[in-house]
Amino acid sequence: MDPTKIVRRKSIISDSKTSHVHSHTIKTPIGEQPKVGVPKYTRLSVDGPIECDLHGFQLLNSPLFNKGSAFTLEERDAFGLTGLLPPVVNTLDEQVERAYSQLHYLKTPLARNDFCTSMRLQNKVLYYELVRRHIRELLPIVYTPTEGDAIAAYSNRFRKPEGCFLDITDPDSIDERLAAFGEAKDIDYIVVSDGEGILGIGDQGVGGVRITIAKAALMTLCAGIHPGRIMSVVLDVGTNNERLLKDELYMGNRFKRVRGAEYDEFVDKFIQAVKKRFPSAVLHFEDFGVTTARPILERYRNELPCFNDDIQGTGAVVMASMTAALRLSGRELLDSEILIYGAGSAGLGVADQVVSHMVIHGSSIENARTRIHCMDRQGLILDNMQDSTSPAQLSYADSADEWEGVNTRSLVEVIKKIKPTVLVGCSTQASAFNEEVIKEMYKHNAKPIIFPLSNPTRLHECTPEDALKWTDYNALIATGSPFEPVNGYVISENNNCFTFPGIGLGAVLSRATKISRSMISAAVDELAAGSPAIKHSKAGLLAPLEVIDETSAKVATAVILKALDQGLARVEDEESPEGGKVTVPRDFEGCLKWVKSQMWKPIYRPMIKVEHVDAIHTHQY
Ligand SMILES: NC(=O)c1ccc[n+]([C@@H]2O[C@H](COP(=O)([O-])OP(=O)(O)OC[C@H]3O[C@@H](n4cnc5c(N)ncnc54)[C@H](O)[C@@H]3O)[C@@H](O)[C@H]2O)c1
Ligand SMILES: O=C(O)C[C@H](O)C(=O)O
Ligand SMILES: [Mn+2]
Repeated sequence: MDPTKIVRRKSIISDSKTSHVHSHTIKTPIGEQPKVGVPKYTRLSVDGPIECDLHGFQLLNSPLFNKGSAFTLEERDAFGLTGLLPPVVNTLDEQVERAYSQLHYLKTPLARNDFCTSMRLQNKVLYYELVRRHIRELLPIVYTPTEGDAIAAYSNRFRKPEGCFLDITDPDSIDERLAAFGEAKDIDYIVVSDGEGILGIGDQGVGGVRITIAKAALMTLCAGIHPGRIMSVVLDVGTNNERLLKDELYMGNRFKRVRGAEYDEFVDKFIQAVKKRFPSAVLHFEDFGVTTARPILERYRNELPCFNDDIQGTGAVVMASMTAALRLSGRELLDSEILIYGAGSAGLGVADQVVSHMVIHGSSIENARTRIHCMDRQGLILDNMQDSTSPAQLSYADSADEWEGVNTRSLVEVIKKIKPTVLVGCSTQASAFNEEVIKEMYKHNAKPIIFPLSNPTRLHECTPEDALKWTDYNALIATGSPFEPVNGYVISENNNCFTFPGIGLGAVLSRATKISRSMISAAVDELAAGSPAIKHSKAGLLAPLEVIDETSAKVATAVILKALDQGLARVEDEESPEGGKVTVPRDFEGCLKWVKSQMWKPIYRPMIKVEHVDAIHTHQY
């Protein structure tokens, strides 16, 4: 960059004594702020230079702005960094290479996870570029499955806080705690958990904050949500995890989970505070417990743009893989029988999504429901189990009369009678799909569709290798965690990371008033349409991780077009950052191009020193 430019701009700003003067045009994407009035994050524009009033150590310690050894000589001069850095100026490529080789000195996945966490807290651009370039290798480090171990060890490995901590003993402070992250137009996306149902490892108390951080990081990595406009929140309502309650280092509230009215009021206060403080933010619920996830979603789904990732994100990715697998096996969705093993948040989310999809494709709700069969701890869910099952489970109950004399606790016996086309595992029961089970599926299907989804890896109901071996390599498999290919068959990860980023981005960019079932179905169809297995049977049911940003952009486009179609989008009521109203192209390709132009990318942008930017300096800086 031409150093004189910096000086000139600097003098313009300091002469005017205001932060609102721009001597250049910064193109701000929709996720960021208009120039005047709410200047907050304008300096983080995607295309233009960043205005920054930080200096010296303050700047080096601000992960959103820090470039480390990549600060140019002119920037070092302007920002008081010259004596704080060795003389060589590195490129981002060189930094990524160095970081990647440092990572490889570390031998365990958890040590690598720690390294990546530090990197995220030091330099966001470098972190996201490092993970993006090595996504297949590093996603399992920063996300499922390693993140599960990091969560379980949260209080022991803790170094630096990330996220927002809301405490049930102090409900009146919710707004004050959220305020540290900004005001109305500062936040696009919030991930929240109460830590009760983390992956398949259950109650992790305050450590659940890390799943919200991991999911938020994926929103940036896979969907280009600006890393400074996203928030991770944990609701600390206690924990029932005895190990944590006894652990001297445990950092959360050391009492049993608060339940009932007090819990509901706390959640409600949080929701109302979000609606007031961040009215355009999309809220993502993650890893709530099996008894709270669904009621919370039902209570708020029409009140603000929100979705539950375990229910809807999982339902959507499974439905998309199922669509692709059915096509490969020559079966029709409406003629299929689906057996869901483990009818908790994820299992019932899958069931709901299948019903919703069947209805969209011409079935009645009643007929669709009879095609779905659920098993849980008590065996097959039957209509005489009112006392032991939830209303949501009961809506998929089979008739007890028809099952008289059959051992409905035995998965094999249930498969014998139903002859399901698809078997989905969300039970957290490792090895539940044993050889007998898989072979029984194979008896009834030339290409059985088998999705063991329980995370982390060790809890999968079967391994892809076994399922393929036991079916002479005919099973169509997708898993919950990453697996290596088996005999040339790519194993798709049926993880909700293929859906929540695109659904979330679509809801953010359309400024959706709510996230409707049709918006989620549009995401499913788009994801299924991109299945590589349709062209090559060994290629995997979902598009590969390497193109996940492209996949998310397409999913977001489908979601936006549906939101506009249903009158649920507010984006065209808004002022565009360049002035005038925003107009979203209605054709898919045009809209996709617009979506991509809004996505944040991990590149270094030139930085301009200004005296003062009227923006809050949250921890995120
Ligand atoms: N791949 C993905 O994207 C994805 C998404 C969400 C959840 N998951 C995984 O799915 C699993 C379940 O998650 P969840 O959020 O639904 O949890 P959950 O606790 O809501 O559901 C688990 C269900 O399994 C049932 N179960 C327990 N033991 C059983 C048994 N022996 N037989 C049958 N059912 C049994 C439980 O009663 C419960 O209803 C976890 O391992 C989670 O990591 C994967
Ligand atoms: O976090 C994941 O990897 C997927 C899912 O949300 C889960 O809870 O297992
Ligand atoms: Mn989850």
